[in-house]
Amino acid sequence: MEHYAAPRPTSPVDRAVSLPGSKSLTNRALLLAALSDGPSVVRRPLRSRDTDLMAGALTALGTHVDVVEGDWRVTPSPWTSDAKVDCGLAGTVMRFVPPVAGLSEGTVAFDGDPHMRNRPVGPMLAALAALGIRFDDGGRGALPFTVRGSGSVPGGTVTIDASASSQFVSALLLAGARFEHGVDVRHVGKPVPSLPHIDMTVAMLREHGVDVDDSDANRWAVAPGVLRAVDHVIEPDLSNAAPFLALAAATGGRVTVSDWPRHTTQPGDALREVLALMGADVVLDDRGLTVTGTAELHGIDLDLHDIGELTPAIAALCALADSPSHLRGVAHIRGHETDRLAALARELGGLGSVVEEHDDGLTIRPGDLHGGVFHTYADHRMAHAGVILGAVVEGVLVEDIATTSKTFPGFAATWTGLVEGLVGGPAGTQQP
Ligand SMILES: O=C(O)C1=C[C@@H](OP(=O)(O)O)[C@@H](O)[C@H](O)C1
Ligand SMILES: C=C(OP(=O)(O)O)C(=O)O
Repeated sequence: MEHYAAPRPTSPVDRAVSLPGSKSLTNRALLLAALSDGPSVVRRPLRSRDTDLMAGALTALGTHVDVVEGDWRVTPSPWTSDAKVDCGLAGTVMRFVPPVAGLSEGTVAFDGDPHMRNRPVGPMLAALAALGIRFDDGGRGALPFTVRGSGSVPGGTVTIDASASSQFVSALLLAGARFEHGVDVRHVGKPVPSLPHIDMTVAMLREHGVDVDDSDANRWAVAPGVLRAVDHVIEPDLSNAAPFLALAAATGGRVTVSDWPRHTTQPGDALREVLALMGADVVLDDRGLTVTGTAELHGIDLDLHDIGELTPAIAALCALADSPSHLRGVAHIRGHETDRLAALARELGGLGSVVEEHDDGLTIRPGDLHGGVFHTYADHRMAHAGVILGAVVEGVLVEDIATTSKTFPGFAATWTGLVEGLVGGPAGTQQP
């Protein structure tokens, strides 16, 4: 496989870009549309590997999912036949679809990419059993497994340790209104990561008219009921904005990400704070979010527990900073597309950064950075880390840049175009 020679700007980047839709919003919107009481449209969806896998899973179950002028039209239909679901490497498919498969009258077989068999799902499967869903996982608590749907799910109260992934909780809540007794989820264990993603789930359920009580910490109760069909307009993916904004911060350029929402449940919104802390100038206005790199890029001491998926891009910036950084609270990202703490320690270290790996984070000290191959472990966000470093350090070769298609098809073309000043308009202008 040919490596991607990460481009370096020859003059300060000064561009505005329009980014594809959010993976997390698109996959929730698709699933909720399939559970709703009539047809609806998911507008400006992300079309990428993860979202195509979700559309494929719902289609396999029996839902009609059609592309109409670039949008997804979803027409709910009864789920009566046996189905196979390919989860690929999409956590949202492996966690969100099994609870709803219990509503099917068929048997639904789940598998995915080789690494997907290592990603955590056992606690959620145990919760499904407690809610009355039958499945067969050969006692592994991991893929491959088969859900034996019976057309209805009793539901009720369930206790789960969701410290490995917030997606366990989101999955149970998304399906819960369709269970006979709804669902009352109580978390017991170390803190649940990525809480903004659970807030996103709760907010979207409410848009469908579902009654959700999240007034107590570590407890979420969804009342049984009908999901009203509503159209969703998908916001740009703010987590995928990370490398583009980091480019400005790291190279002293200026990048505007258009259509940045004023209010959002996406955890990527925290980039505004993180980049400002590191020394960049950050402005949110009607044109979008504009980040301007200054002459300084400082290390940070930050708990990333709520925003774990941003760790690779932030770690890459830390490797370019002028002082040490301590990134904490992200033990759970060892269960992401790859063990991200191990992968970052190895790859940043391989380019000369001084990195210490801890159980739940990384200490990153300024080092004498040099070029080399940056391995990506089938992880889109490792590729983002690689191109950020390559924008500053001569001779960085990013392995398997195509892995970015998990959430951003055409990433390399957009990145090259931006670095070379060929895509989008000047920073601070509104993009279509
Ligand atoms: O619900 C979601 O859409 C997501 C939740 C988070 O998962 P974890 O809680 O497993 O980190 C996040 O990292 C992932 O990219 C998307
Ligand atoms: C953790 C991630 O993905 P997934 O939805 O597969 O868990 C991610 O995109 O950073």
